[in-house]
Amino acid sequence: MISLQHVSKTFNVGKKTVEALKDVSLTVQKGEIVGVIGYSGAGKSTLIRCVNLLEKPTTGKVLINDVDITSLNKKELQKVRQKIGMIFQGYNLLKTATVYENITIPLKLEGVPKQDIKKRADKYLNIVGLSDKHHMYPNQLSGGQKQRVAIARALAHEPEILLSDEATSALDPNTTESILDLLLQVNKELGITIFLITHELDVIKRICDRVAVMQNGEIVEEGKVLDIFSNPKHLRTKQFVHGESGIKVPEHFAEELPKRGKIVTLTFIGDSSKDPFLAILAKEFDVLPSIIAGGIDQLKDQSVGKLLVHIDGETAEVNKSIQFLEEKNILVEEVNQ
Ligand SMILES: Nc1ncnc2c1ncn2[C@@H]1O[C@H](COP(=O)(O)OP(=O)(O)OP(=O)(O)O)[C@@H](O)[C@H]1O
Repeated sequence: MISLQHVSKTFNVGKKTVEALKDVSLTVQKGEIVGVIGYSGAGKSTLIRCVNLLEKPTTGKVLINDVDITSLNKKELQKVRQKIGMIFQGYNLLKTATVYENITIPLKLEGVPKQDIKKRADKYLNIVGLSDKHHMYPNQLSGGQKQRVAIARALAHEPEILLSDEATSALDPNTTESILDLLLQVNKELGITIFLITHELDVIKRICDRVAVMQNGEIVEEGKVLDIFSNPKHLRTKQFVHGESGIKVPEHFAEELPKRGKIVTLTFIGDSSKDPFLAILAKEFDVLPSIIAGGIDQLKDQSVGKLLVHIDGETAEVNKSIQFLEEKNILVEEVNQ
């Protein structure tokens, strides 16, 4: 388990001070996949580097399995760090070493018995699907393959926690997907807790259980991915979920829509999207719903459907129909044009 408690980090640059983290608290339970999303400069890298004390917090505590690692001596800290693997956007592989050596050299340095080194290298190269690449050099591999080597290298230390610092940011969408699948597999089959930072919403959507949104060194919103997706509260979260310009009715539509009625977004979670609610509305109430736009977000365990709908009708009937939808646990939000 990772627990960051009131962590602040200040950098002094010349006469200036930069507050990279301001009183950040966040817990990652054992076995979870938790992601931090934010724009550039939000403080994500500083935060993840505080987890293994690559960056020492100015104030606050970092607990790993209930031990405050900010108070440990060098030797004790080294031991805790062995439980924490890390992967990076730039892979950080040794260019002059083969795939196999990239995994075995750090194990030798850690003092892992010789007979175990080969076993572990074989095992984890097999898990990441690179058993046939032992003797290749990093520059003979694709970006995705390099990241797989980096993941195998991290796993070979048999960590409890894997930190991922923008691990898929340099990869194309298909390769990103395959690396995310691998991280899911590592979490599920090896029980490794994953804490990641990213600026890509898709990463959060596909593999995270919980997400924290960062802005200017602070966590502005945090929760289960499903809750954040279906009902984002903070402006920054809305920008990630709905895009910079928010939910908008396309101009040509806005001109043609009847002036009466309401434009609403309807959010459906999981199975509720299967019922023909708009047909029911038209049948049960004196309203005419028409779909302006829509889409489905596939999250790790569930899907969230969103529809932008114009409900035409007299105000009282429209309001009744909205109440009906809310009673069916559909989230209804009015869109102001
Ligand atoms: N070593 C450092 N010295 C001085 N300032 C730093 C240092 N590291 C980070 N900062 C500053 O702290 C703030 C947060 O940076 P950080 O790299 O953590 O953000 P980020 O969200 O990871 O951004 P990016 O995605 O661009 O890496 C920025 O203003 C940055 O300039």
